[in-house]
Amino acid sequence: MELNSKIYVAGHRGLVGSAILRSLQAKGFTNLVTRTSSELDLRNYDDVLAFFLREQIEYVFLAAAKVGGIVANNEYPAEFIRDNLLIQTNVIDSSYQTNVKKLLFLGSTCIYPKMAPQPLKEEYLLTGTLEPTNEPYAIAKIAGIKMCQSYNRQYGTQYISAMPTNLYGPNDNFDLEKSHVLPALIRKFHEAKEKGQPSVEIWGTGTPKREFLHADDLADACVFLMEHYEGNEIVNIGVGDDISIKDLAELVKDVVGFVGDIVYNTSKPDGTPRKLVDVTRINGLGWKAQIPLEEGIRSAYQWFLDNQYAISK
Ligand SMILES: NC(=O)C1=CN([C@@H]2O[C@H](COP(=O)(O)OP(=O)(O)OC[C@H]3O[C@@H](n4cnc5c(N)ncnc54)[C@H](OP(=O)(O)O)[C@@H]3O)[C@@H](O)[C@H]2O)C=CC1
Ligand SMILES: C[C@H]1O[C@H](OP(=O)(O)OP(=O)(O)OC[C@H]2O[C@@H](n3cnc4c(=O)[nH]c(N)nc43)[C@H](O)[C@@H]2O)[C@@H](O)[C@@H](O)C1=O
Repeated sequence: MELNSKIYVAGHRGLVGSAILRSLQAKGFTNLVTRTSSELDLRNYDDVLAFFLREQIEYVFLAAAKVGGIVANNEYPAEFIRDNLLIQTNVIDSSYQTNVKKLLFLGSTCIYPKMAPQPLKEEYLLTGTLEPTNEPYAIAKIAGIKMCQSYNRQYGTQYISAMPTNLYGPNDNFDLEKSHVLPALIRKFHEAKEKGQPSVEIWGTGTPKREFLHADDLADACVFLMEHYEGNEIVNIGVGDDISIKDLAELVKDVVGFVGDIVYNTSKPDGTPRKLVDVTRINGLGWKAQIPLEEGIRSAYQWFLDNQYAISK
């Protein structure tokens, strides 16, 4: 990418898209194109193609998607499979129709089989049954990967796919019903501290393990892959280390300064027992995560404190 290349960041107000935008701006890229979902609904093919024809975009970061935590995925499976299939199909095909030079598609580590060996290597894709709570979303993501690979094979395009682990950071979704675990814990412990509540409820048993990557690290990896990776194979992005939900809850509790108890609501799903990613491929390309978990949680909590009144979700 040249510093004046025309780059479209789809989903620029979200956790990932906003971090990619910050990263590109910090690196000196000046010709950045963005649209909110109300300005351009990426589920509408005619509007998306017209936008690409008009803008003559050179590079695409596809960070627009229907995203949510374990319960949102479980409760709205039709929306998760439909919106993601539509958004990614429209953006990938419009990129092809208008000769976009390179596109980065964002998948997720939920594409791997629920009981795959750990750490999750890229080649474990499509080797087993998926986690039921997010199977429709995962199948949409797998379709996106296969669409990129198929366009590359048949049309000679350069569409690469990154598989990030669980993410957190500025512009995360703090809605307690729809969010992922880390923003939910930040908000729950903060509100319990403010209200002087005796305990905070955590979903599930606390035994599942997850790996957490700060969105600024992910954004850096996405820009790195756009500039340095041309392969057809998917690339995991993670830190290579995980933590149980119980230990994560203790850590967030300490950072926020809540002094009460933690109680586990086992009527809520645990989901995949573990999804630690193998980061050998991206480390081998020359990229490594930089932000330690505790430091990242401290900065995410500070962002929450600075922005909580703007959070209307
Ligand atoms: N969060 C996580 O833990 C993980 C995320 N990922 C992947 O990263 C990508 C980004 O996720 P994340 O940033 O967390 O998600 P967010 O929910 O924070 O942001 C998603 C963005 O997508 C845009 N969007 C949604 N629907 C439409 C639509 N119909 N038309 C146009 N834009 C739309 C929204 O735009 P607007 O704000 O304008 O409405 C929003 O800014 C996704 O592909 C996700 O699968 C992968 C692994 C983990
Ligand atoms: C990124 C990833 O995100 C989702 O999968 P997930 O990793 O299971 O995501 P999660 O962050 O929602 O939960 C992680 C763990 O944490 C526990 N947990 C405790 N207390 C809360 C809580 O208060 N909120 C939430 N959300 N979880 C909680 C929860 O029960 C689970 O055991 C999918 O959308 C999937 O498609 C996907 O790609």
